[in-house]
Amino acid sequence: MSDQFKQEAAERAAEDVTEGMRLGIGTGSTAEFFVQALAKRVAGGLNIVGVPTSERTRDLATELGIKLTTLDEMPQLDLTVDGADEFDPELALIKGGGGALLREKIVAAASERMIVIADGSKEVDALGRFPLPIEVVPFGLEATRRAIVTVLSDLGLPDVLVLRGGASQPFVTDGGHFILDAHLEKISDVKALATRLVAIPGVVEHGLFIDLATKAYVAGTDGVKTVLPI
Ligand SMILES: O=C(CO)[C@H](O)[C@H](O)COP(=O)(O)O
Repeated sequence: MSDQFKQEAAERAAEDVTEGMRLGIGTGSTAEFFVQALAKRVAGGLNIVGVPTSERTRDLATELGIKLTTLDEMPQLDLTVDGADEFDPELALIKGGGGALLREKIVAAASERMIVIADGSKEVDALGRFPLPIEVVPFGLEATRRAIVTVLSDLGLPDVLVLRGGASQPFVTDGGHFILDAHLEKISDVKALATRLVAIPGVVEHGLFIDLATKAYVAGTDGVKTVLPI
């Protein structure tokens, strides 16, 4: 069922793509439905250029005949369409479940608008049930981990950090970094946490996307609803 909802949200977002758009293309299972829907429109004659947010998305989009470029060639984008692991009423997001948060955030920040596509299970009152991905440099991992723990303790949050993939075979991002997943349950002050995390030298980026999403298409049993930030 969730796959069907993801597909419905993705297909709705594909309808918003117009001729000549410079488009950021997200990563994950919902974004893959979007790539498929977009490819159908491209096959029907729509002319757009995309910037993929991961190697995985690049491979799929290339295979399906979508014209791609890089953010260096095309540094300003009209629209990014991407999935999310959670979104709150302000359309603050947790992203990075698929490990692509760094490129996803760079691409979203370079876009005039960002549409989130999701099934209804991603909608929450407060972020944090989904573990927050924190992308870190492998060098000095333990020192960075301790610095993150200090921040979490200062903010009254649980300090449970899990190295994605485990110590013997850590997950490596497209940028060559590791991910620490922070199990926070409920983040009361999203902005304070974001500010403190980026100030840690070994932290490359975190999965909190604040003031980036401009609209969400959320699919459920009642169809696809449009959510705007409150
Ligand atoms: O942030 C992401 C990848 O880094 C994805 O957008 C997020 O994990 C949602 O994935 P899915 O659409 O598979 O549920």
